Amino acid sequence: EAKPKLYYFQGRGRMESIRWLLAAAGVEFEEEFLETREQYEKLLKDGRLLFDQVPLVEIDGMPLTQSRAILSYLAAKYNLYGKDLKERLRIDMYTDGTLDLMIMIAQAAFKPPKEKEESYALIVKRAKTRYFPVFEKILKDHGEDFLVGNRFSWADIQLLEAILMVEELSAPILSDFPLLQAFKARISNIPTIQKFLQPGSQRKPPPDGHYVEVVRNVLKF
Ligand SMILES: CCCCC[C@H]1O[C@@H](O)C[C@@H]1SC[C@H](NC(=O)CC[C@H](N)C(=O)O)C(=O)NCC(=O)O
Repeated sequence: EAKPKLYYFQGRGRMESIRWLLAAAGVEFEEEFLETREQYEKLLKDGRLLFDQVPLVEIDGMPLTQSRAILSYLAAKYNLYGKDLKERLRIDMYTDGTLDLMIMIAQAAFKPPKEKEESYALIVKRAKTRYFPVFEKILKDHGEDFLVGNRFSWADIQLLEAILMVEELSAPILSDFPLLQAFKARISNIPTIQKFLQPGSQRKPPPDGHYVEVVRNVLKF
C-alpha cells in the first residue's frame, strides 16, 4: 500500500497535527514541501485542491484537503477515535479546542513583532485560563490515563502537541497543572510518539522568518 503523501510548506501551520496523528499511529508518510509559486499553481491546475488550499494529503488514492476532515478520517482509519458516537463527540470537542489554540499560534507568526508578542501573550493566557484547566479537570474527574474512554485517542495526541507548543512560548505553563504534567510524561513515552519527539523525525520546528516568507511568496498574501 502506497504511503500517504503530504503537500505543505516545510513548517507546522495546519499540517503539523496531521503529521502528529500519522506518526502516533505508526504510519510512515512522505512529504512534498511547497517552496515556489509554481508548485502551488501546478496543484491548482491539476485540480487537486478543493478550495485552492493546502494542506493536501494523498491517501487511499484520494486527494484530501480541509485539515479537520483529514484528521477525522485518519483518527477513524487508525482506530484513534473512541469506541462509540459519544466518545467520538468528546474527542471532536477536545480536538476542536486544541486546534483553535494551535491555529492562533500558527497565525501569530505572520504578524508584525509588536502584534505577534501581544498574540503570544494572549495565547499563553488562554492556555492557562481557558484550555488547560479544562483538560486538568477531565483528567481529575475521570481519574484515567487518557482523556476519553480510558484509551489512547486523537484527543491525547493533539493535547500533547498543544502542550509542547505552548511551553515553547512559556516554559512554566504547566506549573499549576500537576495532572497535565503527568499526562505529558505518559503520552510522550508512548513508543511511536517518543520516536517522533527524537531529533531527525518529520516533526517541524517553530515558525521563523524564512517560513513566513516562503508562505507569503507561494500564496501571495
Ligand atoms: C494569517 C494567515 C496565516 C496562515 C497562513 C497559512 O499558514 C498556516 O499557518 C495557515 C495557512 S495554510 C495555507 C492556507 N490554507 C488554509 O487556510 C486551509 C484552511 C482549511 N480550512 C484547512 O483547515 O485546511 C492556504 O492554502 N491559503 C491559500 C488561499 O486561501 O488562497
